[in-house]
Amino acid sequence: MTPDLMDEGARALAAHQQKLAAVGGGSAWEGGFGRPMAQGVADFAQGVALYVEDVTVSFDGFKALNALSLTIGVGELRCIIGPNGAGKTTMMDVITGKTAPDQGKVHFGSNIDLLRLRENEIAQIGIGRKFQKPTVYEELSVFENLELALKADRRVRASLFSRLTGEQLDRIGAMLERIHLKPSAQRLAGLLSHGQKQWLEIGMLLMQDPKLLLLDEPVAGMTDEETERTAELFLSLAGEHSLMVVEHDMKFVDQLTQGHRKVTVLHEGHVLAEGLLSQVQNDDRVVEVYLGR
Ligand SMILES: Nc1ncnc2c1ncn2[C@@H]1O[C@H](COP(=O)(O)OP(=O)(O)OP(=O)(O)O)[C@@H](O)[C@H]1O
Repeated sequence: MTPDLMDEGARALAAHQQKLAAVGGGSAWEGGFGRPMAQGVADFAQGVALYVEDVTVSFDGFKALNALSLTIGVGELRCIIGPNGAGKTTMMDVITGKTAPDQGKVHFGSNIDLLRLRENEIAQIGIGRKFQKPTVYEELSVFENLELALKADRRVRASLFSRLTGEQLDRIGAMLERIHLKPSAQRLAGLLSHGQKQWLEIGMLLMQDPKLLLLDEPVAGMTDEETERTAELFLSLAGEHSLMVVEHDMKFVDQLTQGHRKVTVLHEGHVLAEGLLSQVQNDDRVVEVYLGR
């Protein structure tokens, strides 16, 4: 390579890194930089990924969560359904450290008390959260978004300014395939469809290899085809990760549960029913407060 070409390459690399650094310092993506090192490693030997017991959250005397208890197994894909105001978002806020409960226990694995950790520490130990609205860096390419997410993971000890290793390039390549965005790798994220932005953000979360993923209405606003591909993606993640999916779209819930996975119905801050979709759909109490509406 001639010195000119080497200079050009170095300039392009520096410009690329500055571009990532410019957005990396911001707060557009909650899994971003400035997180502390891991606080601990969860023990999943008992087969439990998340343990919520008797959790109550009050807002000015109103109980958004009322003695809520539920357990998510390691590798389980659990759909949570329930009417507006049932407490689904508040439950995710408690798990991710955004809201402190008045009482109760929330454990990650058998050993980590999540109520003692801050929001950023909870993200660091392997709990990823996807909000309903997609949050990606619109001014960066799809590839750069995944690169940023990878480098934000302190465990890989990559600085924003280090070149990607072959292994990291392979990981990004595999993720692009997994989230159906390989042909769009160099497109600006801002130009993607709503569904593609959702997949990209899920891919960004996955770059940090979370053990538990909380997903809030992930297919709201997606086309039927995008919804179906999202179901395939989540099914491919189950086993490897534990997933909690809050969703109102019953067709999607049916695609995810495949006739054999449990769903949990929340109502007025506690579990109204739990079982196969076909069972809860025939539960008079569930029909009355939710499905029959
Ligand atoms: N910060 C708050 N202050 C006061 N009340 C709140 C607050 N956050 C939630 N609530 C109330 O708590 C209840 C549960 O709300 P939450 O958002 O958790 O329900 P949800 O099941 O996620 O509903 P949706 O399906 O509409 O998203 C609602 O009645 C809501 O108005």
